[in-house]
Amino acid sequence: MTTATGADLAPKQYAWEIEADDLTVRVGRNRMAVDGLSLALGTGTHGLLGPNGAGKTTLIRALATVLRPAGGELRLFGSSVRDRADQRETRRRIGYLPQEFGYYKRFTVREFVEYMAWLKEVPKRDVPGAVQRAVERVGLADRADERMKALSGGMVRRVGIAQAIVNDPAVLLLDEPTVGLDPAQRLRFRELLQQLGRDTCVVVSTHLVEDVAAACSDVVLFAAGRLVFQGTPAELAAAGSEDQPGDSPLERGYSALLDSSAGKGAW
Ligand SMILES: Nc1ncnc2c1ncn2[C@@H]1O[C@H](COP(=O)(O)OP(=O)(O)OP(=O)(O)O)[C@@H](O)[C@H]1O
Repeated sequence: MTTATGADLAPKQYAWEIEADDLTVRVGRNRMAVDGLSLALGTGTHGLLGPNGAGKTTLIRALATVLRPAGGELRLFGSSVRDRADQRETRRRIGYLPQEFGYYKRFTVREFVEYMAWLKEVPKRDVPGAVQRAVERVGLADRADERMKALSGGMVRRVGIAQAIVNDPAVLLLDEPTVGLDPAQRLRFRELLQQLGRDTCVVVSTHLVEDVAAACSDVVLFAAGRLVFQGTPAELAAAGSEDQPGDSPLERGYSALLDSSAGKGAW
């Protein structure tokens, strides 16, 4: 059990965990991969969908405070990221699984997740319990003392999820977490996403529309750096029609909305 601090018990001072207002984020020399995004996200599991190159990874990196906004406003937990020279306090409350994450191959699973807990400034006495709980939640308790280099790609991905949740984050950012998971693990992971979304603001980028249908309370559809649609999975499905490409109502809704957006003609 982690021990609640005074700050944890205090009432929330903000309406939304994440608020973007006309946000722009630059990549490379002069490309705006996020280009005028306004969005508010609170507790729930938000599925971030969009075609290749839409800007999903760039947006998640900005939310993780890895990239600084070029323009507009980004507020996390009610405070502008611009107002903080030191992002440590914000980062303590964020969990982040990048698309590709680095780790020391000689670490055991437990050592690696402990190390990440330490980086997130989890109080020392809470670390063993927090690590055990995170490892159990991704179904790796029986592999916890194996070295990272002995794990399969899907297991490494699950360790990545464990390190992202070890600090009980209020905002959890997962960039394509289901890549490499086998079907059984994907089903378990969707359940975990649903559980986490009950008291956490989870943003999960995925290419799998079925992940969104099964696990997300709402969908954020993103193309060419802009918001195309935000609504429930049922509303996304309702946007489609039989003549749109796609194997399911959600895929047809996705195609219909992208067709009518600036992403038209994109692969
Ligand atoms: N360092 C960079 N320099 C120049 N362009 C970049 C850089 N990083 C990303 N981009 C471009 O920015 C756009 C958005 O990229 P991003 O990786 O955020 O998209 P994505 O939606 O995550 O794509 P995918 O679904 O393929 O992972 C793309 O057109 C990409 O080519």
